[in-house]
Amino acid sequence: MSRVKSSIASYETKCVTSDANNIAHNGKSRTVGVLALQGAFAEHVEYLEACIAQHGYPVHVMPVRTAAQLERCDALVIPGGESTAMTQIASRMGLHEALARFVQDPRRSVWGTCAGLILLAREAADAAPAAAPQRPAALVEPLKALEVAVRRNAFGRQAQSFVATCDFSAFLGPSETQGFPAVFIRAPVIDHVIDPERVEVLHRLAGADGAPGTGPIVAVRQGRILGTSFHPELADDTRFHDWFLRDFVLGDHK
Ligand SMILES: NC(=O)CC[C@H](N)C(=O)O
Repeated sequence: MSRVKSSIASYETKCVTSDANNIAHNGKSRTVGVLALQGAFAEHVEYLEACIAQHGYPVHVMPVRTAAQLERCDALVIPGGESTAMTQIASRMGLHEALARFVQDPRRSVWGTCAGLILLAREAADAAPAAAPQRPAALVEPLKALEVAVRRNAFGRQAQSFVATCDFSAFLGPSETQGFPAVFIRAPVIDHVIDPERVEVLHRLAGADGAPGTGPIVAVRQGRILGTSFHPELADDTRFHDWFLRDFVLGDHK
């Protein structure tokens, strides 16, 4: 991964030139930004690039740190990391408003993973605010695009991180290995869907009694917006990224 991180700067420059060329020569070319303020953005860049290289999609990927870079994107991935830190950095850099406009724009597709899901939500609450009454309120400023209420750190601390093998074949399609390793790190859950007419529940974990599909909601779709509690960019499996590119970025994302 460090190889990817170290190559980001040079590749930002490359993207500026090739974006301009591609948009000029091919109206169907798309630019996917990965918000690169904090967190696991390099891994998303790497996975998206791998899918593009494998299938020859007419898509460019670029790390996004400014409103001007965001403006050039057709789609955006908001990575996992720390939603409070991302809120603060985005506000300090004058990017928060531009991000809110972008994710609410019906022409743009968006994917939030973990902290990214928290940022996309209409409402975000802490897991147990009563447990730390002295602490100031969390400084997450959700972008209010995805009509769900999320609960942060719903499974506990970092040490309670886990991998759940999930069957996502209903939307990723059948494959030789149905199980997808969903990595949960201080993950949020979707506490409830605010607008069930618009938001489709894609996946629920097993319930406490082990019954499949009766536990917390961990993946949702609202048309052009995808939200996942877990980190597909750490799964060593690019099927989720491939689906996002095909269905949300290049498809009509209805
Ligand atoms: N892995 C993650 O993205 C963790 C999210 C983090 N707990 C938050 O609240 O932002």
